[in-house]
Amino acid sequence: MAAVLRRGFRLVSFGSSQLLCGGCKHGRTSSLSICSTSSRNSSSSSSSSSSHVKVDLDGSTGIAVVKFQSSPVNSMSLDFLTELCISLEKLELDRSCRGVILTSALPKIFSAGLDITEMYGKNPEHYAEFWKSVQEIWLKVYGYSKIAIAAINGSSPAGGCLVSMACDYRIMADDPRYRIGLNEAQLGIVAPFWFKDTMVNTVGFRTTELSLQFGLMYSPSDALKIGLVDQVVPEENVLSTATETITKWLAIPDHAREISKSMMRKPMVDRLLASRESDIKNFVNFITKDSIQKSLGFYMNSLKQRKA
Ligand SMILES: CC/C=C\C/C=C\CCCC/C=C/C(=O)SCCNC(=O)CCNC(=O)[C@H](O)C(C)(C)COP(=O)(O)OP(=O)(O)OC[C@H]1O[C@@H](n2cnc3c(N)ncnc32)[C@H](O)[C@@H]1OP(=O)(O)O
Repeated sequence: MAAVLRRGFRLVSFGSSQLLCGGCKHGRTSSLSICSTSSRNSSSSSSSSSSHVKVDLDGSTGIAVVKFQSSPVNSMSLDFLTELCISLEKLELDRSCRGVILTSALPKIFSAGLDITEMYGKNPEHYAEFWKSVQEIWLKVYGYSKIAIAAINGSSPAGGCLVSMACDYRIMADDPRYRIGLNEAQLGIVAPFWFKDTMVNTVGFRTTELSLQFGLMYSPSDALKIGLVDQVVPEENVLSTATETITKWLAIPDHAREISKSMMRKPMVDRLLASRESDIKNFVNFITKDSIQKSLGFYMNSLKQRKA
């Protein structure tokens, strides 16, 4: 594992093309205790679980189900992002895995997005470390060499929507109470260029322009209309539909699919890789502003009051 963590992002030659191969470089193995339990049976299926993420790999199909299990709302804390990145990295290196399904083990929530408490009332060093882990999860999922399908079985604002969009295909539960979208503007914060570009590549320029400025959140049926999700199905069928879907993708020769994916996505990945430090600086400058901290504090309070 340490070897995996020490590796940086690299390009792997594949015929005449180069594929992206990410590395989770948080350097946090010592501070984060990932007490994972794992087991492997004779057909090389395996299960592992850490505090925020559970992974079940079916060795006979090559499909891994990665479940978010961070109560109460799967908010993406530094620890959550680190565990998720490590789990995905392990699966990427595991030859018996050909594709992953990302979903939630919690009812009604896919993910509440980035953990706002990681961006509020902390010091600049913490913000920088946190933002680096946000960059890493996007680099990992968007540049994933294997198939990634989002089985969105609950609401998925902001960072949750970003991770869904970074997958190859999205299936959402048809509950009209669920919402998905990049709502950052409603918090008084701004989605950075790589969030924006991921959305443009998913739903197009004009829809992104409106979505970002208003911080729009879409119901499943509206998300389907604009192409933010690819399929809407009854909640009880989300995982089975994701499994059927990934099986169709698995019928395509891996090398052809991987190279095609890389051809589409590599320019965007390279753009962030080339500007990681300045992107972190921008984030820290932005998030430490009094006005932004005030907005986030106000938003956190409004979430709590809504409940009361
Ligand atoms: C120029 C630009 C340069 C640089 C970049 C600069 C800017 C930074 C960009 C940052 C990008 C940010 C991305 C994000 O993801 S921000 C997070 C956005 N998320 C949300 O807005 C979701 C908020 N939550 C909700 O809407 C609801 O909680 C939700 C998910 C629908 C669930 O509803 P419900 O089941 O009713 O649960 P509660 O609301 O009661 O919540 C339970 C509990 O969880 C706390 N909580 C909810 N969401 C978060 C969160 N994202 N982070 C931390 N904590 C969260 C909530 O407060 C409750 O806490 P309590 O203590 O009261 O139990």
